[in-house]
Amino acid sequence: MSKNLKIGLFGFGVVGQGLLDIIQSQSLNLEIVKIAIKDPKKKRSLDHHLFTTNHDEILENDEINTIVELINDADAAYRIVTRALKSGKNVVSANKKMIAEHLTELVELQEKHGSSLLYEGAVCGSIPIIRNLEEYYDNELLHAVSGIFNGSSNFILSKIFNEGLDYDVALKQAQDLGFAETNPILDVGGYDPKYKLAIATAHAYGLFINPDKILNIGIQNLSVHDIRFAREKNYKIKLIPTARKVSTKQVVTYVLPKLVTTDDFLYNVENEYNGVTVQAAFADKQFFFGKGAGGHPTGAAVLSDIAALRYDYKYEYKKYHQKTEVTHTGNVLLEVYLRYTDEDLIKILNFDDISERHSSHSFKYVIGTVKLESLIANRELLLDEGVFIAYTGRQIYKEEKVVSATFAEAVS
Ligand SMILES: NC(=O)C1=CN([C@@H]2O[C@H](COP(=O)(O)OP(=O)(O)OC[C@H]3O[C@@H](n4cnc5c(N)ncnc54)[C@H](OP(=O)(O)O)[C@@H]3O)[C@@H](O)[C@H]2O)C=CC1
Ligand SMILES: N[C@@H](CC=O)C(=O)O
Repeated sequence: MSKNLKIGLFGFGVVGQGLLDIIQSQSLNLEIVKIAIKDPKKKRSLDHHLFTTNHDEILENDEINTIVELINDADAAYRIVTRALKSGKNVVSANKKMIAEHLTELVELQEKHGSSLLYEGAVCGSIPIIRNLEEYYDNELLHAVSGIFNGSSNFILSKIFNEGLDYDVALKQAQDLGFAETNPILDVGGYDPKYKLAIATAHAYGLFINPDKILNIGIQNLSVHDIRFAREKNYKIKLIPTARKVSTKQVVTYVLPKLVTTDDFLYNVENEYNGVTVQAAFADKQFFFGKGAGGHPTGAAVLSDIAALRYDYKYEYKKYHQKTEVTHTGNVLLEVYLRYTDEDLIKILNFDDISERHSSHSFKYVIGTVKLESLIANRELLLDEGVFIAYTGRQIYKEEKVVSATFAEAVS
């Protein structure tokens, strides 16, 4: 039987308002009882009696059975969501940072208190990737999940590559359109896609990774040299999170800019659109495409989760509970393009081999293979203004003894 949902909404910004627009345009069996906001002085599109700054008014209201958390503060979101789950209320959240950082505890709370936490809107906006990874794909057969997981950085890169806009102008547009996080370094620095990757990896492989352990390098140091280099070779630069099995028991994860070739599905994913490529044995490549940011696309995913709660849907975290002994490794060689100024960086990174070198007065780069572990260890140096790194798409796993022929093909 479908439940009558009485909703307590936290946050009435881009996504909260987007959700309300959708709810108002449909006749749905649900009611928003109260909305928590931060600033009581802001003008609102609804009667002011509906709003509160007192979280207890929602969390201690027994009439409310569903919490929808859409605020821009991960710490406050953690407090709201954990309190709600402990009191047996079901929760929908779009806060990827909060979810990625506390996933183990959030799963335990759901199990202990019989509540459900759904978060499709937290990963790639409107694309239904979490339920697909959770329900459809078998861990054993899933080779890789990667794609464009951040609308803002993709919007910026599209504007730079297709319209010749300056980086700062494009970023300002992404902010004005409501795509960017409150602190946009989360987007352009690759943190937001890293949180999304951590969540996707949990549902893909049952592997819960502390996001601090995932390398993220963003697009903030992109220069005219990198843009010209990519254009001359017919590449586009995209910010790509990747989770890939390199053996039956090991998964690598990283977020790096990538030189994307014209034959890649992701080449034509532009603006705030996201794309997720899933590579599975036998099914081969599959591609999900849709808007990854914005009030209505994200509101649509949030509403889908709310609707699923009507029928008591829960993520079962089956792959996590099966204890498949899949582990996280950095023991892989990645082929990268690296623009740099200081020759010492090349020595420090300890390239396995260098296939191309260019050096002129204002532009030096190498293309070569380097250990992911070395990139992780030297991340601070890679964030230097004079450095830009992009993955070419070639990855080599070195421990031949555990690499089967099938995997060697899958990872090449
Ligand atoms: N924007 C997007 O395209 C997407 C965003 N998300 C995620 O959704 C969430 C919301 O994002 P977005 O709507 O863009 O954010 P906004 O900045 O547009 O809105 C944030 C809302 O949260 C409220 N708020 C902040 N702190 C508190 C608090 N302590 N208690 C109650 N309310 C609070 C603000 O109140 P006030 O109105 O008073 O300022 C505001 O209404 C974030 O986690 C974001 O990462 C996910 C996918 C896409
Ligand atoms: N800031 C995020 C919003 C959606 O998750 C993005 O740009 O993708």
